[in-house]
Amino acid sequence: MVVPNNSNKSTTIVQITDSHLFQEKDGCLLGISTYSSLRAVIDKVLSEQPDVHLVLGTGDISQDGTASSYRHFIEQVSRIDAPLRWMAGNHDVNSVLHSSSAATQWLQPIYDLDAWRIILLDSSVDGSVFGYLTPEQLQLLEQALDTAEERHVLIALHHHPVPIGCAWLNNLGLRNADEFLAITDRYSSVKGVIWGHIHQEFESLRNDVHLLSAPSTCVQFKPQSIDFAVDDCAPGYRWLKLFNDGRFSTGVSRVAADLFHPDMDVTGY
Ligand SMILES: Nc1ncnc2c1ncn2[C@@H]1O[C@@H]2COP(=O)(O)O[C@H]2[C@H]1O
Repeated sequence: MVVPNNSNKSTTIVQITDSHLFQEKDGCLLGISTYSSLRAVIDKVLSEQPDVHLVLGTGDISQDGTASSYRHFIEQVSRIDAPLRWMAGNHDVNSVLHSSSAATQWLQPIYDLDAWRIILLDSSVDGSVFGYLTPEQLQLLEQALDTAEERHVLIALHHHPVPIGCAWLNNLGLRNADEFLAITDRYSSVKGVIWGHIHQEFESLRNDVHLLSAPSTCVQFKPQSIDFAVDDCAPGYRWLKLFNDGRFSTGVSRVAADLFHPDMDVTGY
């Protein structure tokens, strides 16, 4: 396979994560209307990203697992003129996510975009907050990497595969991260891993692979906290510009700071 080699050509991905939507559009998480904050984030995407090639929903789409909550998500992200791929997070109900995706490609785990392959993994475990990749998911990952040919690879999943600096969240990440990283370490094609779940921006580099998370489209968690702690910074999204030569640029953008105010005294949900 010949991949396009014009190094200046790029494609844009927008990551929308942890929307925690409810059956009712006025449903709130920690005092924030999750539908309104998602809508504000999508407004922000539309004002900043003229040419989006893929929208990635990296889990916790729904807070209550209802079919309506998934419809609300689709109603909002379909305002962006780009294909969608999404995956389950710990709050999603896999059967409803699957029925909501019927007759679509939204749950397809491989998406080839010019010189890049995007691989989506399901790290959700029924009834658990932490994540785990089953042998089937690990096999899918290996096969997708083996067949990527000359493409550069971006991997997306819900749970964090490395410690992220919050003691309480470190235990709620990907339990078999060692198995995941043992595979990615064998492929120089892997340029980035992105996830949601931690409701905060995180960036680091491991063996030349960029490790990235995105803010939630609703409530934020405080970085470097030992126990559960809410942050008052605004909802947002991550954008990634993928260049044909394997480089990418990325950043986080947030809605105006005065639009949404979480209840800072809540100690969990
Ligand atoms: N006080 C808490 N301590 C530990 N975990 C919590 C607490 N409150 C909520 N959680 C769980 O931790 C999860 C982290 O992000 P989620 O959005 O998946 O949803 C959160 C809850 O399921």
